[in-house]
Amino acid sequence: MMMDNGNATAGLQTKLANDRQLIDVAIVFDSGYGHTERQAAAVRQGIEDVDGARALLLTADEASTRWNELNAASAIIFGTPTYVGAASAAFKTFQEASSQEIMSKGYLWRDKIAAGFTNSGSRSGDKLAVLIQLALFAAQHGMHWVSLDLPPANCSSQGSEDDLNRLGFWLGAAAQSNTDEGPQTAPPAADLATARHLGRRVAKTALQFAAGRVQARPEPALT
Ligand SMILES: Cc1cc2nc3c(=O)[nH]c(=O)nc-3n(C[C@H](O)[C@H](O)[C@H](O)COP(=O)(O)O)c2cc1C
Repeated sequence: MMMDNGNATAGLQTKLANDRQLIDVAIVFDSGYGHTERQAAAVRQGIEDVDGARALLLTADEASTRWNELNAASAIIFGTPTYVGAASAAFKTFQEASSQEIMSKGYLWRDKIAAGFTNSGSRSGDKLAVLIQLALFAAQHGMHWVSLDLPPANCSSQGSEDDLNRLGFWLGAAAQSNTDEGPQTAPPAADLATARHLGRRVAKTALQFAAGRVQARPEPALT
């Protein structure tokens, strides 16, 4: 016989309350000269804007020695500078290491949330190629890719350099750092705000997935 409705609802609420722990959203990034590091810090702020989410910020080098923490995270956001139209060598080293450490051990990141960001010297600079590479990387791990979800700016006479998503990307967050400026002043505030938006969006999505998984879990057998 089925449990009566009142008891079933109370049971589900207790389960949801018990499961409402902090979720971890990791950021794995590389930065040769500090510009992408500023973008990563803005993504972190976005995660921390969301109640119930906690950020774990790791360089690609650190990440390669902290697989267990990444395995425990609900989401991983990947970030790299664009170097010669691709991810940096240090970030690529991390990606290749994940094949042995994560894929070969049973696709341990399957069904985690993923997203990405990149920064480069030129406005385009072939950053899209890097975001595509990051999305493919996530797909190879069986992760769920989260897009930027901001309308592209600067496509009309009303556009400005202060607009969110001023560079007009959809797949992830993009930033542009003048090559004659240090990371104190580049990338500009609009690109950091765009990165912060991505962090918030990923944290909210990860929380929605966590809640959905609790709802979807089969009811325990009645005794
Ligand atoms: C080896 C190398 C390759 C680069 N290739 C590109 C490129 O393909 N497109 C671009 O727009 N900028 C390119 N840049 C510029 C960097 O993307 C830019 O300086 C960026 O802000 C560096 O970020 P970081 O300080 O986090 O390392 C390159 C820089 C280096 C050192």
